[in-house]
Amino acid sequence: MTSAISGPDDGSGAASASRPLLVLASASPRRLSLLAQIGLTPDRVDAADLDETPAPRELPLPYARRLAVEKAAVVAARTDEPALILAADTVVSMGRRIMPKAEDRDTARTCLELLSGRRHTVVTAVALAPSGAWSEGRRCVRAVETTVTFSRLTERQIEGLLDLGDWNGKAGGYALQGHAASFIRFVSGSPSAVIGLPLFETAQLLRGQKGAWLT
Ligand SMILES: Cc1cn([C@H]2C[C@H](O)[C@@H](COP(=O)(O)OP(=O)(O)OP(=O)(O)O)O2)c(=O)[nH]c1=O
Repeated sequence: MTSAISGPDDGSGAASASRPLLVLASASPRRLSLLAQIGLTPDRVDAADLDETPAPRELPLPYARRLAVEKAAVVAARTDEPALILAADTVVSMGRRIMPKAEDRDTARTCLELLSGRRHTVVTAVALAPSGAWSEGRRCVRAVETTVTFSRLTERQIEGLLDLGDWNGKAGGYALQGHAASFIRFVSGSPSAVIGLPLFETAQLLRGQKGAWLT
């Protein structure tokens, strides 16, 4: 794959002197399509697959930052070519309480019951890390906080959302880009960050790199 805006010069997928590879360290199809929205297709996708257990008493924002930085670092360490690694992490929280990523229906139900009729916070951190072979790249990270308010959900509405299934693999057990949108009264911050990647901040970080992926 090559970048839709400006990929490696010879079209072979190999890094050129002026354009290191852009590697997305994520298994999330949302992150891939969010990058496509701003005209970027990574040269490679290489998911980091870390243990994402929060440390004891870890707060949502530092937790998201730590995971994004670790995901980028793990993939940077195993990339031999000149490359810039992009990773992100999305955390849904209420106060200090970090909500799980819903991998089963019961977890998603517990999340939706908690979120019903309340305001919560979504933090997404995005991190960039150069591979060892690209000395001009710079490590950086940004965390973006967004407030989301759900209307009050009846038991029937919660079961209806659960039947639709798009909570699977989502932090907090819902997808703003999916069926839950009909119950979301208010979003203050970055909608793209809620879905997995804050596009404005990601673009700013990429523009700050020597690779010139974005103008
Ligand atoms: C709140 C919310 C989360 N999500 C998704 C974004 C992330 O993919 C996921 C949070 O889990 P993450 O651990 O951030 O990401 P991931 O496990 O999907 O992928 P990887 O770690 O390989 O990068 O929840 C939505 O798609 N919509 C939403 O409204």
